[in-house]
Amino acid sequence: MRLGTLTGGDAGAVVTGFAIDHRKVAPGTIFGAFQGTQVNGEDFIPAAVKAGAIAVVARRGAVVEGALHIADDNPREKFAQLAAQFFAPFPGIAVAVTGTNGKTSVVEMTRQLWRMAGFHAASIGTLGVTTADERVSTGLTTPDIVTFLSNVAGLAREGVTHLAFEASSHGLSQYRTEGLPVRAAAFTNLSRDHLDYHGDMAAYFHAKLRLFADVLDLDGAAVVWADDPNSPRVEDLARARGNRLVTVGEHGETLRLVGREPTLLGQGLTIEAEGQVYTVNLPLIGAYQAANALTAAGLVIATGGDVAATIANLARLQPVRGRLERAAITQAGAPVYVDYAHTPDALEAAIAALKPHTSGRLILMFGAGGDRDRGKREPMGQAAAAGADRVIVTDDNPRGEDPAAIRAEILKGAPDATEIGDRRAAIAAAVAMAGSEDIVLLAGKGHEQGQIVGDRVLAFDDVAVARECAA
Ligand SMILES: CC(=O)N[C@H]1[C@@H](OP(=O)(O)OP(=O)(O)OC[C@H]2O[C@@H](n3ccc(=O)[nH]c3=O)[C@H](O)[C@@H]2O)O[C@H](CO)[C@@H](O)[C@@H]1O[C@H](C)C(=O)N[C@@H](C)C(=O)N[C@H](CCC(=O)O)C(=O)O
Ligand SMILES: Nc1ncnc2c1ncn2[C@@H]1O[C@H](COP(=O)(O)OP(=O)(O)OP(=O)(O)O)[C@@H](O)[C@H]1O
Ligand SMILES: N[C@H](CCC[C@H](N)C(=O)O)C(=O)O
Ligand SMILES: [Mg+2]
Repeated sequence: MRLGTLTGGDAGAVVTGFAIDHRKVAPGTIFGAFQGTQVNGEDFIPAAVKAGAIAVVARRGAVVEGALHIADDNPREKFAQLAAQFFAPFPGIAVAVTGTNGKTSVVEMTRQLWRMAGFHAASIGTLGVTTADERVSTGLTTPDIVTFLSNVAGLAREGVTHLAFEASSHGLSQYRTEGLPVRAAAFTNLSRDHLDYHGDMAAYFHAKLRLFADVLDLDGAAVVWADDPNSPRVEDLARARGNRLVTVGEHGETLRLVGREPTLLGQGLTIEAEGQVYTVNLPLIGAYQAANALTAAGLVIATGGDVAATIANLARLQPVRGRLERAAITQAGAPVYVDYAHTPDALEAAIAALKPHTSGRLILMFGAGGDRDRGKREPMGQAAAAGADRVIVTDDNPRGEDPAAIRAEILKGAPDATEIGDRRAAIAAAVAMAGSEDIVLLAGKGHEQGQIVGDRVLAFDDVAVARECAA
């Protein structure tokens, strides 16, 4: 592709790639110079040009010498649009999911439902890039725009026609997942998280709403979990913009959840759709997993899926890695569940999911990540103290913070909890404490394979440690 094709000018230089990190610039690259949270990417423009950048997308005020300056008030957005032209074609149907909790689960379930319908489907999110054949981790929920678009294009080359991806609030506010047509966008819920980055709830919600205000195709569908107090805002936005609206949940109109009966290993759902009543046995426990399954079904239906077949396929959903995953049974006979709850609302949801399944005590072990929203720690403690019968506060990923200080902030909300910093010792204690009627819930790290301490990642897997402790 020639530079002029992208910029509308007559520049004939051949574009060889895109980069947002000057260390990845090669001759022929278009470099995106963005002002970040850590450093100002504009400082690296001279180095990028030296390395062979032929054009630089940057603010009007930035100084670019020796390469074409593609100036824009919103360089991240401009860069995404140009890079998308370079990387296209993409899978014919792409859908995006935002919300505080449930994104990973919804994209994974959407992928599974599409596959059951016979499509070559993939998902991108916290679990990495997942297809029917493999899963490759990317490290972030929403990788940087270059990685994202090149992955999406790679999937299309492999024959993937249907893609579901997570649009995190960080990703949305940094235009990390832009450029490709989005046929449907889903909203799961909004509760406290990431206020270290966004400042307040209004700014956090605003970042998420970008998916519906800017990213979703004008003739695409908005799929909304209708039972969240914030859902009407999303619905109003979709109506005002003329998007098709697909609502799911007890207050939903497209898929109305009229009954939910927990069973031993799952739940029976009664769903009203298009004037018909359907019943299906979802093989996953917890109201939150039913919500995510219905949202996924909404996305599939919004992109042309058959209503009856999609609802019937819910009976064949496989568990999502690290989300209420049953890791082990203790010697006393207590099941040990691993879940990725790392917000107050998610802890509440995970506790509520397990409560109907225990006749004894719910023993909860969790911590909170360092260098992340500090204000959620005390409410996480409160949610734990209110819902669980025994609470152990331990370390999650301390990152650059003092782990004892993180625990102390959680303990303000759960003063009666036991404090065991070492996560392995805490898991061992929870397992040892459980009697035959009890349930153990290990929350916060889900599928994660490492514990981030300082700038080191130490191998750690809650599921594996639970199995060792229960053996
Ligand atoms: C706070 C945050 O979101 N940071 C992300 C963001 O960084 P930034 O734009 O602030 O970048 P910066 O480090 O200040 O650098 C500015 C610019 O200079 C460039 N640069 C920098 C150094 C250099 O030597 N040369 C150079 O060119 C950088 O590539 C960047 O474009 O863009 C980077 C590249 O895309 C990301 O790697 C980085 O993620 C950091 C590592 C991170 O921890 N992010 C977490 C908080 C995150 O994004 N999490 C969400 C999860 C949310 C959820 O699921 O709940 C996610 O989507 O994964
Ligand atoms: N619909 C929901 N309502 C409330 N809590 C939920 C919901 N879905 C998931 N959770 C809780 O949030 C945890 C994380 O779920 P999931 O990974 O699907 O969300 P996510 O939005 O992708 O999270 P992240 O922001 O870390 O990527 C689950 O383990 C569960 O505890
Ligand atoms: N996507 C979330 C994951 C948090 C998981 C938890 N284990 C932690 O480290 O806080 C984040 O980056 O905030
Ligand atoms: Mg996720």
